[in-house]
Amino acid sequence: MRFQPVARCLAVAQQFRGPWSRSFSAFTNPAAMAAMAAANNSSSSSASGEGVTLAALPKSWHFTSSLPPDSHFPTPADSHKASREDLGPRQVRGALFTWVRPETQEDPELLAVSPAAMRDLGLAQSEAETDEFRETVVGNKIHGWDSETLSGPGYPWAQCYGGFQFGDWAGQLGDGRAISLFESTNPRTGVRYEVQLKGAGMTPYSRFADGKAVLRSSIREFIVSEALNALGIPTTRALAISLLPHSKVRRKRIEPGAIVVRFAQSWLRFGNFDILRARGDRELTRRLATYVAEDVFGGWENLPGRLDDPDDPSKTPTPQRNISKDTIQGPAGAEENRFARLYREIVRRNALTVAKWQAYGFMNGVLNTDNTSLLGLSMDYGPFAFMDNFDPHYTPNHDDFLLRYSYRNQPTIIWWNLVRLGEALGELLGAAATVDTAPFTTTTTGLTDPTAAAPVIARAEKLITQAGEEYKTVFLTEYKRLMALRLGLNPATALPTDFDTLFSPLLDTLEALELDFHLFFRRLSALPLSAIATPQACLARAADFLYSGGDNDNDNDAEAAGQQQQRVADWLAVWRERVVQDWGTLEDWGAAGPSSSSSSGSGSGAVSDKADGERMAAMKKVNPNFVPRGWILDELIRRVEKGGERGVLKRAMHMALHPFEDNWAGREFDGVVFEGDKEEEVRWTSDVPKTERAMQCSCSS
Ligand SMILES: Nc1ncnc2c1ncn2[C@@H]1O[C@H](COP(=O)(O)OP(=O)(O)OP(=O)(O)O)[C@@H](O)[C@H]1O
Repeated sequence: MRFQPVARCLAVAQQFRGPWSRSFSAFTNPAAMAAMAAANNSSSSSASGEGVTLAALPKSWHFTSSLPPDSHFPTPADSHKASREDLGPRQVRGALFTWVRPETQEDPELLAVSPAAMRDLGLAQSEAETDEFRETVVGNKIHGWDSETLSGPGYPWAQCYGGFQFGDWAGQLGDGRAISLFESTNPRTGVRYEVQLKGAGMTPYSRFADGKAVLRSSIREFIVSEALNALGIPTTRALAISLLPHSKVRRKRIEPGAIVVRFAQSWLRFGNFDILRARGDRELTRRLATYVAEDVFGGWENLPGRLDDPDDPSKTPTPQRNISKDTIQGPAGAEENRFARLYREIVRRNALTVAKWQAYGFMNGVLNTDNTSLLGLSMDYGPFAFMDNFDPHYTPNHDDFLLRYSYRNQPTIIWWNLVRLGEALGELLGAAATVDTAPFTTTTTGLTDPTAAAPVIARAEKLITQAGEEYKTVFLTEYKRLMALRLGLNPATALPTDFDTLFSPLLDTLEALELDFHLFFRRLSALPLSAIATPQACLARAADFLYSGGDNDNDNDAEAAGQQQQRVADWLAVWRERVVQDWGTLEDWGAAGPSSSSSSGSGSGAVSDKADGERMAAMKKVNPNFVPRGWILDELIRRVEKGGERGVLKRAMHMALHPFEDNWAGREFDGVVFEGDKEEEVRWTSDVPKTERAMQCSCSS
């Protein structure tokens, strides 16, 4: 039996060309804004104690001890003894991974570490100075393995996965240049991560390539992984970047090689299931799904129970959890078993993440199923970008002629990928209460009788379609919440009209006037309501949002420039009224009360200067001052690669880890004064130079 519930589910995807294709938009009362900001900043700024040494960090190998290895090398010792040729590209079946060792690297240079990553892993900051760290982060030191006795509790591995690339099935892919070293558990938080090298040599999954990564793409991945995390967007992380001085990598030109050490709670992707489905490997599909539920998500009972009304997910904003493993919920024809709950958890997580991308103007650039995480993490940093001028059709991927992975398409494409995942899990979803009986547990062919298969297919289709509604609702709810926060409004008191009267007009204006997405929100965060109390004042301040120095496209057309300014002014007036509705209800009016001359505005309402100060502070905590845009990353790469600079990488990482600050140089962070470079940070947070906007890159890395 082959699952093809595509047509109906794609219909859900088509409907999915909704208003966020432009995108959209409270402050909370200050407490809720502060909570949001705290969540955003938790990992980068929280004090976390001293940390331990690399040797003392608790290590494990759950993945490799739970799932089957490539039978070509049944044990790590078999792989360890093999020649490098034997470790080269081939098809790997019936396995989730291959034991494989990283290549030995000579004279590696540790360029930079992420202090936030050190902290989140549980490592002492001083550990980065040790030889053990330097050798580990390039794969020269293998933990858990004794190469004298050829034994140990663990050994490095590369995963087997496949994927749909640009909509077409691409066959076996796998970790062609990524090698996982071990899982480590932060002794303080108890969070377990899988630590992995990227660019450390060939594996059986390298296909036609070399197993290497160039410095250019490694710098991009190193910075953006940590930047997204600091913005509160789920992502794989980056610990360290090392230059390989003897590695010359052939791409369009010869480039220096590098290794990034990265980590994630799981590196499993949709592609891990795609390959099993393509090969009809039912047993492994079930085993992997069980591993994901029990190990990655921490148990079946952590998954979401059935919604009160799956056709209207908004009625159940927070689904019940603690549903026991064997419970079946729902009416005949739409019964949800544990695998349906697993699928829905993956759907919900991905909906949340793509909502954050849309609200923060981030584009992955290559959302193939091998780049879509089961945990809902942003992953695989190739031609990604943050939006400069707001343009929903923009894709950072130079090779994406059809704009498949453009900004506006991201929510639809993630749903498209989720439908592929639903197909891979289709039999397990559709089997409902019979999932633990034959033939689902006993045959390798599955249901061969079309009459018996029909209700299973129909149920899977129904559940996937319902999950589509849940995806839309979770996505929209999160997107609106974030946009409300970014505009200084209270998501809890959001008006049904906000979308049409505030969010959409803003995005239309940004698009029509080719205004910078990030700078708009940051500058709005610093705009006192008292400065836009009248239409004339709105008009005057509207200029703050246009490019300075005659850098707009209509440079020479004074009339057009005036109309643009008026359009921004009109929106500011609407926004002001809406902010007053939320913040004006604060009881904090100061001694003089709401009619005080120190309060801003006139007419329909006012906000005290104190409350407005709180509004601005809260907005700054959700609207970054620094995002690593394409042109900044290009400058960084040029200066590190050609100019031999090192400090610039550390400074950029510092700004990426503290994106909401007004300034950085000379200020104390975590008890240490950050030297910084004032000129650089002003430049990196000002207007993007006209010729550097909306850059694109190719997939070659
Ligand atoms: N230089 C290379 N050597 C070997 N395999 C490669 C190389 N570049 C890409 N691949 C493989 O091609 C596939 C698609 O590449 P893609 O650029 O999406 O991934 P990646 O950046 O290498 O890895 P990841 O998704 O783990 O960040 C993956 O299976 C990847 O391992």
